[in-house]
Amino acid sequence: MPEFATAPISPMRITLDVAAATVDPAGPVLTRRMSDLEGLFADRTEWKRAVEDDADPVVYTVSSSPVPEIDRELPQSITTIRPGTCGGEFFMTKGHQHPNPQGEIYLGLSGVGGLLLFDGQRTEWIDMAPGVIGYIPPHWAHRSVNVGDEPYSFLAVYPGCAGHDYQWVLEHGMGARVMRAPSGYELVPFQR
Ligand SMILES: O=P(O)(O)OC[C@H]1O[C@H](O)[C@H](O)[C@@H](O)[C@@H]1O
Ligand SMILES: [Fe+2]
Repeated sequence: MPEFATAPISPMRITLDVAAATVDPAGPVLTRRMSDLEGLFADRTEWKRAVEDDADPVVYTVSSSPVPEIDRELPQSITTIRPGTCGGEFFMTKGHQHPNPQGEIYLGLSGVGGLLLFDGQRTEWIDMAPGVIGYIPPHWAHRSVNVGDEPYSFLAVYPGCAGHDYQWVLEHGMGARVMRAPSGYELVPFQR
């Protein structure tokens, strides 16, 4: 047996309910409301109005399997982003860097969205739809965006040692903003 820093978990059979965007057995479920995305949408006035006058709407949920975020394990989660915009900017995740640089994959499950990647200089966009795998290399900050009019869900699989650095995105942005446009959506160069 290899030696583990912490007790390993047992092999596990996990079922995926694509329509419900849940896994069974279920682990932690996280709900992110508009107030949790402070400083991320360009239109601060509209963000504040949504928080105060629009009942602080849920922007996305993250349903994880029981596999823990620890060294050597491979956790999974389903993120579901509600449809909507804030000041014309599509609903999105906070976005993060992995402080311990590790790759990650996303698999589109339902709805249409995109994966915005930024390495501090280069910006990339991957169109996501059911059956599409978006690959996130180490050192690329990543954010998901719902560009459709129904919920957008994807499965993420990532090394448990990767971690989440949200401050990096607050400081550097993501290179672009994803705005509603006559054609659907457009990427606009990031400005504070
Ligand atoms: O962490 P956020 O940037 O809010 O993104 C939401 C979630 O998206 C995916 O499911 C990732 O694998 C999660 O680790 C992440 O927490
Ligand atoms: Fe990640």
